[in-house]
Formats: sequence, C-alpha cells, structure tokens
Amino acid sequence: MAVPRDIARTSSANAVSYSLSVSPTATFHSPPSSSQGGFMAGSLAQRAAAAAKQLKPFSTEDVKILLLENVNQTGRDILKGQGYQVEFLKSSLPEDQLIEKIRDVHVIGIRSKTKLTAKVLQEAKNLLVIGCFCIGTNQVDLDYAAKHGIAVFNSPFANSRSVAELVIAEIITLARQLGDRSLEMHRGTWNKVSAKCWEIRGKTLGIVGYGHIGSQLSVLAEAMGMSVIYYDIVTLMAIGSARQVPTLDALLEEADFVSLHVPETPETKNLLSAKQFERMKDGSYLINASRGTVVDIPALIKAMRAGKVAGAALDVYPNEPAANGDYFVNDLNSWAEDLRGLSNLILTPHIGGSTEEAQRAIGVEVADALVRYINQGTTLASVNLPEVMMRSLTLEEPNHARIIYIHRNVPGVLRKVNEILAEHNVDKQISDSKGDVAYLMADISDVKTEDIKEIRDSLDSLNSRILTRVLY
Ligand SMILES: NC(=O)C1=CN([C@@H]2O[C@H](COP(=O)(O)OP(=O)(O)OC[C@H]3O[C@@H](n4cnc5c(N)ncnc54)[C@H](O)[C@@H]3O)[C@@H](O)[C@H]2O)C=CC1
Ligand SMILES: O=C(O)C(=O)COP(=O)(O)O
Repeated sequence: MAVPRDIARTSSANAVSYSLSVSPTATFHSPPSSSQGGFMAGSLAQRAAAAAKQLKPFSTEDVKILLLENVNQTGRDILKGQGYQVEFLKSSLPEDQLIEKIRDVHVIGIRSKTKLTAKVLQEAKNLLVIGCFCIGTNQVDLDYAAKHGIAVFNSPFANSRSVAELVIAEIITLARQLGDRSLEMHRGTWNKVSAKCWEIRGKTLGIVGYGHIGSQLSVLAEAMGMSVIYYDIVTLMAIGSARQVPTLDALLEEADFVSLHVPETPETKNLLSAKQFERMKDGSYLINASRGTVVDIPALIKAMRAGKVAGAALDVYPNEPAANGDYFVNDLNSWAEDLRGLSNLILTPHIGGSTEEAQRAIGVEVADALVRYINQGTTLASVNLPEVMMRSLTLEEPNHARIIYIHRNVPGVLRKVNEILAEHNVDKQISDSKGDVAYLMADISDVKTEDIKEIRDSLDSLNSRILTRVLY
C-alpha cells in the first residue's frame, strides 16, 4: 500500500536532512516507501516489513513510469498507489517514439511486443528497471540491460494455464475443422462434414518444450484421453503417463498433434522447417503459441498445401501489429495473404495469455516486483541480475542507509567497497554475481548527511561501478 508522502517524510527516524533530496535521475536512486503488497503476503517477513522504515530521499512523484501495451489495471493501481507518475498507453510504440519517451523515465512496463534493444536502451539514461508484464523476455536485450545496471522482471507462470487451455481448445477445433465450419456458416453455407474429422481421444499429442506451459498442457491433454509424448533439451520428470522422447524427430514421427512451447532463442529459430514437416505424420496438426520465429511459415504453407499438415493454429508471428485494429497483411509478413487463404488454419492475435485471470495476476506480480526494486533494491526474481534480498531497515535503526552498488564482476571490488564503507558500521551486507555483473547491498549505521554524499561519490569513482544507489 502507498505510504502518504507526508507520513513517509515525517515518520522517518533518520537524521539525514532533506536537503539531499534529489531527482531519482541522479545516483540517489531511492525508494519512496516499502511495498506492503503481495510480496511474502502473510509471512513473518511481511509482518516484520510492516514496521519497515520508509526510505525516501526524494518525492515519490519524481519516479516516472511508462506503461505500454495495455498493462492491467491491477499493476497500474499498485504503481499509482505508491505515488509514482504513471503514464499508460494501450499500444506499443514505434522505435523512434519509444526512444523519445524512454529517455525520460525511470521505469518501463511492457508486454511481448515492445522491443527493448541495445539501440533503444542506450537512450534510456535514467532507466532503473524494466517490468515485462508477460512470460517471455526475448524482446529485451537482457545482457545489455544487466551491464548497464537495469534490472528486468517478468511473470514466469501467471499466464501458463491460459495458454494451455487455449491449446486444448485448438486441438479439438482443428480435429473437427470447427474454424472452417463456423466461417462457412457465417457466410451462409451449410456444409455438414464428417470426413477427416476426428475425436481426440486416443490420439498422441507431442509437446515440444516441457516447461510451465508444456507440462500444464500435458495434464489437460491426458484428462481428455490423449497420449502425451514430449521433447525437451533437458531431461524432465514426466507428469502422469506422459513420456519423454530423445529427439525432436522421434516426436514428430509419432505425434498426431504437435504443440510448440519453447522460448525464442537462436536454437529455436525455424525449429520447425521443411525437414521437420517431412518427418511429421501425414495429416497431422501443428500448434504454435510460443514465438513466431519458431516456425518457418513458408515451409508450413507448403506442407499444408501438400496435405502433409491437415491443420494448424498460430497465435504468434515474427512481426506482429502494434495495436488492435491494425492490419495483418503482407507489409508486415510477406506470406500473410498466403496464410489467410489456407483451410483449417486458426489464426489468433497473440491471445495465449490474454485472460482476465492471467492479466490481473501478472499486473500484481510484476508491479510488486518493481516496487520492491525501487523501494528496497531487492532483486529477487530478476531475470538478468543476481537475486539479492535483505531484511528491511526498521524505525528502531536510526541513521542508517542502504547502499546498492551494481558493478562489474572483477577481482578486488569488495575490498575497495568495504574500504569506503569501513568508517561506518556495516550491519548487514550481501553480494552476488551473475556473469559479468555483481550486485552488492549493504546497510550501514551512523550515517550523517555529508557521509551519504561522500560514500556515493567514492563508490561512483571506482572503475568497477555500473550504478550506485543510496536509500535512506
Ligand atoms: N502465446 C502467448 O500468449 C504466450 C506465449 N508464451 C511463450 O511460451 C514460451 C514457453 O513458456 P513456458 O512454458 O512458460 O517456458 P518455460 O521456460 O517454463 O519452458 C520452456 C521449455 O522449453 C525448453 N526448451 C528450450 N529450448 C529448447 C529447444 N531448443 N528444444 C526443446 N526444448 C527447449 C526448456 O528446457 C523448457 O523446459 C515462452 O518463452 C513464451 O515465448 C508464453 C506465454 C504466453
Ligand atoms: O507472456 C508471454 O510471453 C506472451 O507471449 C504473452 O504476451 P502478451 O502479454 O500477450 O504480450
């Protein structure tokens, strides 16, 4: 919940004067107040956090947040409740407009469409943290972000069930050619057909990528009487009676339905191309609700025209329109018209995770993670920085400050940092690294106004520095 500014200011028992208050764009990146939201709700830790000291060297309304792609109301409410300035847009933005806007903000919230490339991020001089209000994080240059001290959070499984349910619906829809029958009726044609329409009971579903979504789908498919096989690059415990197969080819040769649930990576680009379609059973079906790059669409078009693939459902595309109402035409993807002309092909506008349940849950999860990061520097569940968390400072601990030092992971940094902190009592400290980047958090006591500036300047002068924040 939000802490009113006045209360936050006056309740702070620390002795640091507000003359140090600066814009959050400076290195005093600091929290307005502790999130009392969903994090560890009901736990001992949360009850302890209720007495947490409100860390706040600048006004909450100085924190500028840009939310794109219609982020759910739940997330917007949490962020606004903190007093942050929140700008909300329903669509994504073209690159030039995104670059203009991102220069000014400390936090950006996106979904799967907005591409935060190195080119865009290098303009984001004030950016502290990115919230992906979705599962996939392939749209963000995670490495560039980490190396520039920008944390990235997502929601790893809040929409998994929604995707799995959509796929179940599509399996039956394809098996019964429901899409075509419905279209014919809409056009006024009665066409009662049973040829090549099937029950799904007893058929084999091949799941490629047996993670959160793949394994959920496995449970649902078995409940409908299907046999499930799966292929994954790691060995994973089978759920129910499902069976892992050793290769993608083995899966393609055996499955009546193939459903893709892998992330977008260099290895999964065109995972299903001409050769793989050849391996599939005659008259089998393909479902792709993962990422558009995973299927070679021209090869799919050929396989469908040849009757090799009897039906397909596509929810994702290499290039997707920016907003509702935009056209899905050849300008965007050169094969769009060919695709639209095929029978028994379900085309959906990337709605796998688009349910009220999923979007509400994602809104809360990601907004809470952003608040925790802004307010306390906690990186728990970050996808690109080491996960670091320390218990909050409390009102019983006056004259304390929390130092956050994101730095290059090179030898000798801790010694230098601790030389700087040595004049104060380091009450608690934690440090962890991930690849080239390390994250250090220390709570120190006996800090005076001038100490804070000095500590910050000293840390900033180290050549290992990526970003320094001081919360007090
Ligand atoms: N259509 C939609 O609206 C949605 C699409 N997605 C997409 O679905 C993807 C999967 O989501 P989750 O199941 O949550 O991910 P996950 O990370 O839980 O599972 C992915 C699985 O794929 C496996 N994998 C990775 N590379 C592979 C390869 N080359 N071959 C075979 N297996 C491979 C991994 O080992 C892992 O088990 C996401 O990355 C996202 O791109 C996610 C949510 C909604
Ligand atoms: O969660 C994901 O990765 C998805 O693909 C769903 O994306 P969306 O939130 O609908 O843009």
